[in-house]
Amino acid sequence: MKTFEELFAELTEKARTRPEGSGTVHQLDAGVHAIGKKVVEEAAEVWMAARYETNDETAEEISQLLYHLQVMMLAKGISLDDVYKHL
Ligand SMILES: N=c1c2ncn([C@@H]3O[C@H](COP(=O)(O)OP(=O)(O)OP(=O)(O)O)[C@@H](O)[C@H]3O)c2ncn1[C@@H]1O[C@H](COP(=O)(O)O)[C@@H](O)[C@H]1O
Repeated sequence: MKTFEELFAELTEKARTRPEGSGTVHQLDAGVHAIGKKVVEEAAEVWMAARYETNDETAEEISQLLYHLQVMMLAKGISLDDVYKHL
């Protein structure tokens, strides 16, 4: 189990070191347009899970949405503080 901040630190390191086989590196290379499509896809999956599936399944979809939002943050050079200052 990891926190939002721990995942962001892990993904930041993946982006820096670009390890072989990293899905995050693959997504970053695909670019902002492709990452945006994943964000929208995962948001829709959250919506459908919340409507028709269990809370556990919905929580899993939410975790995937949070992951893709973090990939978008990395692609754009947006930090956690850049986001938190708006909360
Ligand atoms: N938390 C996640 C995470 N959540 C979602 N995803 C990706 O998002 C996809 C969402 O899954 P779906 O069920 O929607 O599957 P899908 O649409 O068939 O997936 P694709 O065909 O689009 O890959 C997954 O296949 C993963 O590619 C994630 N990929 C990685 N992480 C974590 O990120 C870290 C770095 O991962 P790597 O860069 O792959 O090493 C690790 O700690 C991972 O656990």
